[in-house]
Amino acid sequence: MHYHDLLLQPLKQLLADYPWLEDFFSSFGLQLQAVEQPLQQYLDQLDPDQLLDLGISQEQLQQSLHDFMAGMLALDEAAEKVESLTIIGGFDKTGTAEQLELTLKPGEVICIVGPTGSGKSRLLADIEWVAQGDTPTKRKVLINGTVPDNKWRFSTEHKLVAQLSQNMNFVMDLTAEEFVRMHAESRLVPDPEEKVARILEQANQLAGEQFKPDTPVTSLSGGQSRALMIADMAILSKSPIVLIDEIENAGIDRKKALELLVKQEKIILMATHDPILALMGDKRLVIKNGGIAKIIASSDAERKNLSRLEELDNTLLALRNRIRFGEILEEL
Ligand SMILES: Nc1ncnc2c1ncn2[C@@H]1O[C@H](COP(=O)(O)OP(=O)(O)OP(=O)(O)O)[C@@H](O)[C@H]1O
Repeated sequence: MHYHDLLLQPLKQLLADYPWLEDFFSSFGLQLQAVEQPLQQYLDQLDPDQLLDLGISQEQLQQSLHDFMAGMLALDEAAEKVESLTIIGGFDKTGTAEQLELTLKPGEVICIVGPTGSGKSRLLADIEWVAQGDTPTKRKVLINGTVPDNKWRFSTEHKLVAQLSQNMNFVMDLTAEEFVRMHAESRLVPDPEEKVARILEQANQLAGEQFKPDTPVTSLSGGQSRALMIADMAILSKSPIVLIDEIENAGIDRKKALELLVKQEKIILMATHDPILALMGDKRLVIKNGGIAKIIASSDAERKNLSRLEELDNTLLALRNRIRFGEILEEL
């Protein structure tokens, strides 16, 4: 939505969608009411004497509001714009050309596989840096088919890639709900309360064991905190690309986690050697000697094996649980 359209919205609606507007006005000593009056009308009716007392003119206030809102709206636009990501091959470690042009689209899950030291992290870093032949691989990365704007490289607001890291260290003394709310408010998303509720609900669907909104984050189990971070990323992150290190099987529904991210129309890149996750992906890039050696699309025949792999996995999980509860495994 454009700034001018926003000015015509009722304050009630604006405050529900963008609660931080209240902070903007209160920083000038003004108070917004959740009424049907449009923002423009509210601005026009401000008493010039009151503004004088507050040390700001009508023009200055409108200009600051414009700049502030323009910055916010740009964030939204940036998120909407990535429709494709293209990797143009460079050279592997021996200097052999990769000879490929690979286009990834939102909603796709791409697994990255390969031995230690083969160059998986390098590929992810090339994407994150939006490489233009200026990394050791000489790869080039295009966004929407063209050389992208430098904002993807240098602006912290326009992060192309959101990374879900392996370990969550919650040091803050907050409840799960407070943690997510703080996050939602700092991301300046519309209707943060609705987002907070949705994140907590989704996280509980992903986690094996339920937790409550008032559970302190420091008391969440590994699986629960991972589930919370995945739901948080899916619902709040504006970055069009998500990088995930393995979603380990620590009490989290991996299939649902992937589905949740896919639903948000993100491009998902996942470094994994887990056969279940690999088969859930649409494609896997096999990295060898610093280059993308093969691109394998998961076939129907492979996918048919998925349920068998899940059975095997559940069998192992059951054994793990038996160990956990002190059982003897003489009989399987
Ligand atoms: N095409 C390339 N040309 C030159 N150097 C490369 C190339 N690809 C990767 N490298 C370098 O090889 C080293 C190992 O790569 P990288 O760390 O990406 O491996 P990895 O597969 O992620 O390993 P691990 O599984 O151990 O994390 C890095 O120093 C990286 O910069």
